[in-house]
Amino acid sequence: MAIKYGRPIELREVARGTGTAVPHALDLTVRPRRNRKAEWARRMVRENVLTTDDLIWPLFLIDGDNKREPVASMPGVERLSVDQAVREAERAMKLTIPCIALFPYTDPSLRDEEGSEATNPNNLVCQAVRAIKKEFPDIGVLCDVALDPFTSHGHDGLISDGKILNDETVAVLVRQALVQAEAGCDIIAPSDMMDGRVAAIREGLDRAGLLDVQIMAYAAKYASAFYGPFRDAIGSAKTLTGDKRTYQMDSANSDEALREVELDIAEGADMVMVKPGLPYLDVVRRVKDTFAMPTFAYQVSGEYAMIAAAAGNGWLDGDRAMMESLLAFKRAGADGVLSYFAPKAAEKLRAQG
Ligand SMILES: NCC(=O)CCC(=O)O
Ligand SMILES: [Mg+2]
Repeated sequence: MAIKYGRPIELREVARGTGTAVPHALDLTVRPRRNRKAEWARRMVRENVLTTDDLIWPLFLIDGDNKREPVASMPGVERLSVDQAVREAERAMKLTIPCIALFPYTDPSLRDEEGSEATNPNNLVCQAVRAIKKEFPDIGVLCDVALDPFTSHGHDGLISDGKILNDETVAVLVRQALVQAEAGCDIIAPSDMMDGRVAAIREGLDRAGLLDVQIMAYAAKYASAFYGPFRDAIGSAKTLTGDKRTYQMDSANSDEALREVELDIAEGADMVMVKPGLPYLDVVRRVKDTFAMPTFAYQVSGEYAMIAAAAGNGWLDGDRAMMESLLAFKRAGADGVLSYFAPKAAEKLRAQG
């Protein structure tokens, strides 16, 4: 008997008889709403869940002591001095958020053409890694590898005659990764989009005996308008000259994302990332289905700002929009999400039990 939509086709033609208990009842065998009739029923058929294990919390660092500075374009997000970052690491631990990510606001006096502060073993990021790991060795710490927080021109790489130099930049990125890993960072996350950097960093780490340091590659990172508030937060918005389209991806492409991801996996990436998040969920799904690798998405600053600003204006329910947006990443196949909402979402999950 052929089955279509849960009812044998032969029976579809058979009248259900007269005198149903409910007047004007439609002749429907299948009623999808039955599974949504109550909270317990909805819970029972739910396909995806968000847990605190899915969250990576990005923190912004600033020089100083006992300092917390609001980021104007990211309501609720602050730049933190190292001691305060340690307190937030403690909060992450208590909320069972597995991993935090660190991004520095570099003092303008320390920025130069080459981004040399990136390879200073005592830079703000390395200080924070050491301080956090000393107090909380059991929380994962992820460090970004790229030169943009450190260069006077705001680009992720070295420039000559207006061009971003690939291979010369990669050599500097390896040194940046090494100072971070030597400070105790668990996951090195190259976000620069230079070709060949994952292989070079892996080789550098291995040669230094840092065999267990993981690499989460920002494998498919798009040249996006949604990074605006992040550039405010790290202080590169004003200094950035031109745009990043010669190294970050064109938002029109998704086959290209698969080629980028494939290369990074071949070069030794342990985990891959798609960035931004919500506008690129199709890419997350393709990457997960194609490679079956641990796949992460970055819900970037502009995505955070849109929800936070609309909520601040009373235009939408901020908490619900936050949870819905985070769950969307799970539905798309992501294993986890980097999100500025991480602590708030974790608190909400905890309150829900
Ligand atoms: N490399 C990290 C980022 O560029 C973050 C972008 C954002 O949150 O907008
Ligand atoms: Mg690449």
